[in-house]
Amino acid sequence: MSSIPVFLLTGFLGAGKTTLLNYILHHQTMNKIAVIKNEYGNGNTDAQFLSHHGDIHITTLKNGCICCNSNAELSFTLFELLEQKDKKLLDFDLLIIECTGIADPGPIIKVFLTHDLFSERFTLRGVITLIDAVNIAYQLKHFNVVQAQIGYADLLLISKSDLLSYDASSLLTQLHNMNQKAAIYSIIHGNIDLNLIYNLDGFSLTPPSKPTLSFKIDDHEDHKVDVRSFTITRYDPFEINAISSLMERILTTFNQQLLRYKGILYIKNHSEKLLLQGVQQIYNSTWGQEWKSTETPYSEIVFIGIQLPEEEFKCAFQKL
Ligand SMILES: Nc1nc2c(ncn2[C@@H]2O[C@H](COP(=O)(O)OP(=O)(O)OP(=O)(O)O)[C@@H](O)[C@H]2O)c(=O)[nH]1
Repeated sequence: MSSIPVFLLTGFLGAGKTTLLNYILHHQTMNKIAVIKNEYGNGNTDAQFLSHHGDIHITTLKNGCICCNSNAELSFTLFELLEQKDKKLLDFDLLIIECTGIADPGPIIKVFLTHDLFSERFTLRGVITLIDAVNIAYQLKHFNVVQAQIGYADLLLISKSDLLSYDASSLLTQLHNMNQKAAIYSIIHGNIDLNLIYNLDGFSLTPPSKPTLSFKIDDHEDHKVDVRSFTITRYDPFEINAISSLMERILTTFNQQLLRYKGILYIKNHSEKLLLQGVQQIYNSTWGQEWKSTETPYSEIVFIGIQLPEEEFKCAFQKL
């Protein structure tokens, strides 16, 4: 049985999540999509914006935010969707979850990575975070959850750039500094090449690809935010035991601060690449393809987290 791809739409209140979802539902041609829409204190208003998509199954969750009500409502809905699909009462081959604007994606991601049934039947393919170009500076300053939404993202979409009166390059730099793993694009009214979404594969153990920026990044640094990302690169091979214990030490010491990390490792006496990735303490690694004779083996890991000591990390990896 093939597993069902899942995409998570996040972003602060009013960032453009529903607008993007509408665009996807209107323009997709290949998939039968089920939607879980989490509303917080909106009554039925929000769902009305999607009501014209008659053939798409939309479940609205209204008992609070799915990231903080112990995921019970989300789990129940996922069970129900699977049951209906198995009984052929419902036909869908792709699931999109629109979170509330105040949701921390971390606990929702965990549901898909740790639950036996859900991790088997669903494949979390990507976290897509909408950034409100007009209000992001204020939101970053006042709402920590916005930082988490950016830190967990595989794709950062800047909405409302049509309303911008300032040069967006410093915003791009800031976002890139917070999450070097995510590609960043600007969209207007949700208008996007859907392949950018469908091609996401943020949680699989494939070698990390370099993010594609659709903007020029300048050298401006912004230190006001706590979520930052950095990349560690090294050309000497690691001893497998040494790198394993360093990773364990990092996971234990920085368990409250790590959001995501993903990398490819060059291991001594192994011809294959070691691929690793993790979300908080949920850590996965597997042997990938062999290094080709034309390749220069190297290790590269991107860490995204809250106030992670970059220099300490770099030092620890270089010293091994
Ligand atoms: N000018 C402009 N307006 C936009 C754009 N994207 C979204 N909007 C408008 O911004 C408002 C909020 O958009 P929504 O899609 O409802 O935002 P949301 O993230 O779903 O909002 P919540 O459900 O409150 O979290 C709406 O009035 C949209 O029409 C854009 O790119 N440009």
